[in-house]
Amino acid sequence: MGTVVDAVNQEVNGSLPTEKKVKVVFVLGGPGSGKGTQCTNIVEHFGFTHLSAGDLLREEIKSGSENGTMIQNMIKEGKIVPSEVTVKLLQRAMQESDNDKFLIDGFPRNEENRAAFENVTGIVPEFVLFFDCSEEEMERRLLGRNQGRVDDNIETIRKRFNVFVESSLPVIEHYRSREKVHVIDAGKPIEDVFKTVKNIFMTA
Ligand SMILES: Nc1ncnc2c1ncn2[C@@H]1O[C@H](COP(=O)(O)OP(=O)(O)OP(=O)(O)O)[C@@H](O)[C@H]1O
Ligand SMILES: Nc1ccn([C@@H]2O[C@H](COP(=O)(O)O)[C@@H](O)[C@H]2O)c(=O)n1
Ligand SMILES: [Mg+2]
Repeated sequence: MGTVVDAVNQEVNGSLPTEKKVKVVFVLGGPGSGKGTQCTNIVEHFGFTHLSAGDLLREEIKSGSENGTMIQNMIKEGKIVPSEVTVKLLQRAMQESDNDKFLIDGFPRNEENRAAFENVTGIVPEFVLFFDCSEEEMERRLLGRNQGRVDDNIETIRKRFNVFVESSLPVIEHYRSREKVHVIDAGKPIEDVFKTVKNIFMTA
């Protein structure tokens, strides 16, 4: 369990920080490895709230935020948005939720994300899921996703794969060395992957 200090309320209202004890599981894996798909299943069976960092950033663009253009450009280029933006969105979403169990999908994406989240919220994840999948399979899935995402084109997909290897794998290694990571073979069919995921949550 960790605590979320309500920095948003502090800034806006000047009120004293309120604290909420929460349980966080980080859901990591390459682009198209099936993080979002499996999070939907976990929510249904285990009562977590799913927070996708990518979805929160896309909502921020749609909301007309002053950061919208910057975020849009970063996503098109497959780059990682500065942590202060993403951590604030995650922190606000946790604070506004009635739940105390969160699946944080696609975050932390790099060392800066990881350190900023820990420093700002004081939360250490209960454990980390790593959906391990070949680039060939992830590329096939992303090109077939058809959700109109600006980053699901071959040029951006290649950039996202490079960012994953260079910046995100070291974060997984950080948690692996602390024995927090469950590696899941994500190349299997959706139902088979979920069987493995289910076992992890039932025994955790
Ligand atoms: N195990 C699987 N086998 C085949 N297709 C899958 C599997 N898991 C997910 N998919 C499909 O692959 C696509 C990508 O899945 P999903 O959106 O869950 O990936 P993601 O890891 O969240 O990707 P991103 O990082 O880009 O958000 C979707 O069209 C989904 O239906
Ligand atoms: N921690 C994060 C998460 C995402 N992004 C940006 O959003 C893009 C899409 O993310 P998905 O998880 O939905 O694939 C990603 O490529 C980044 O540009 C981010 O900056 N930081
Ligand atoms: Mg996703």
